[in-house]
Amino acid sequence: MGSTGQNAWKLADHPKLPKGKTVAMVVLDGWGEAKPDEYNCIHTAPEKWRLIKAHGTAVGLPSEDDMGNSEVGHNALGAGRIFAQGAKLVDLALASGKIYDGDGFKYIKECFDNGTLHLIGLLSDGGVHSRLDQLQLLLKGAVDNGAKRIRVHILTDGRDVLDGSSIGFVETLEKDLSNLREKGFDAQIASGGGRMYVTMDRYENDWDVVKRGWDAQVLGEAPYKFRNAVEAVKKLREEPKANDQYLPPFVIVDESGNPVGPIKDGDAVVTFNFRADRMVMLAKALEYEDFDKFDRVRVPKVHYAGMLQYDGELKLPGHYLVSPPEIDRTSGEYLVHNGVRTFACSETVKFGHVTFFWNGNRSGYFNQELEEYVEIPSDVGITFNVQPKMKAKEIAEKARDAILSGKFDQVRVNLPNGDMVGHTGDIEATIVACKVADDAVKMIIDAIEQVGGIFVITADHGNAEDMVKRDKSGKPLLDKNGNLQILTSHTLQPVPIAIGGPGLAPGARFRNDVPHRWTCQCSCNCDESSWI
Ligand SMILES: O=C(O)[C@@H](CO)OP(=O)(O)O
Ligand SMILES: [Mn+2]
Ligand SMILES: [Mn+2]
Repeated sequence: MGSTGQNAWKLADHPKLPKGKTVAMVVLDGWGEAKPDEYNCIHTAPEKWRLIKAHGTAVGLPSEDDMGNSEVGHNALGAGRIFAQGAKLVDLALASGKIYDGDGFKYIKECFDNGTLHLIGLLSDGGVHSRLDQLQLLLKGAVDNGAKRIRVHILTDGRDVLDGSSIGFVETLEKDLSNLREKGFDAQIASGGGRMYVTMDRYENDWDVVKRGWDAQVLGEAPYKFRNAVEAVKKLREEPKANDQYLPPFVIVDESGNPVGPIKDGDAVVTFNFRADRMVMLAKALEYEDFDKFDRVRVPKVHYAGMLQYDGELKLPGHYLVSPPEIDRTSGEYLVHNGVRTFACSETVKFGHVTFFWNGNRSGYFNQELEEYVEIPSDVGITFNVQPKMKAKEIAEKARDAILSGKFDQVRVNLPNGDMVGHTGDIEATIVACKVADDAVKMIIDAIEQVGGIFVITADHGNAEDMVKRDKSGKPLLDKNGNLQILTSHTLQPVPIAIGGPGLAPGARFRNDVPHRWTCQCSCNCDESSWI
């Protein structure tokens, strides 16, 4: 990448990589590398590739215990640089107390005297979209700064953490809120639902998900009513036997059966997820005057702030507690400045990964004459273990056609299968998902062969390569009933990266003089003169 300053967009010729060759850039979502046992759905992959880290500080996350995720993975791939990510920035702002001096907090504070503060977000310690400890600090900071009435609208996880763990998270939150009540604050959980069924849709795949949340959070209406949230989660897991990700929406009601926390005029609302993709739709519903995605019935006049600003291009939401990472000078922007033509494609559930995240959490094109973004509609209303093939073939066909058309220099896709099916925890289906992704890669490599191009195949983080929770020695763990503890989350594993194709200069290899976190972990016999 060039330096900053005037004319800095001009890209120099690469000393080893020939110019004018079509490059296919493939991101295998949720595709890591781990010991090949029967819980590793990927180990049948045809070859071993170079490994790179895709979690922790290597991708801008606070600690080495943080698994990778799509946002940070694609941000890093698209920008070619590592930024302190939302999770870290929120940690710093909370630790220093600066969050309470910012414009965003001042804005919501204006409602504290006469209104309720509503906190909406994912309740877990997964660290991908949000973190419980950050919510706890925010609750404390809010009451210290004058909030008197607080309602928390929870979204249960089971995707970044073990299924069933939501009961413990709700118990912890209930305890905190009851401590606040003892101190004279009016603080309660008001509504809830599973993240994949309530509120946290993304890329406008299914607005019904956001509507279910709106009805519960804003209107105080839901098919299930409970007196407390621990009971709600326990009961709904038994009947209708929903898992944490898919709990139906519920509201908490008082002794007369009235919802305890609908959002009203004069209230303040904070969405406490730091990650963008699954909060943008709710932010639009809360913020846009013209809105036709569903009937909001009642649009309360509130002061709304996001934990972060989720979309830098749409400036959404307008108010936020912490400034997002400034992911600038991304590869996509460089490419258009240099007349390089790009084609980007995935299906809806990952479409924003190769566009929005890739471009530094910025929606839209840099230059529509040089870029074409194609979204293949995802299946709606199913869990992907039912349809593990997803749209991998369709994505690969679009990539193939784009490569063969000769109209593009870079063709970049995300193949979602390993990740989206891996999150369901269904091992059989995840094996199918990996095979399908493998076939899609083959189709793309074949097209690259035909045009004499170059391919780069990698992943944003691990998921499907390990589907079971393990003890320290690596042994799969059983729960108290003797059942395997299935891992629905991402992993801390490294991911493969492969580069090849007839367009690559003969003997070109990965360089190994870059900082350790980006070097391979295998013992390759690198020949310095052919590093790329
Ligand atoms: O589905 C999601 O939101 C996350 C997991 O929380 O997965 P990914 O980072 O792969 O998009
Ligand atoms: Mn991902
Ligand atoms: Mn994922």
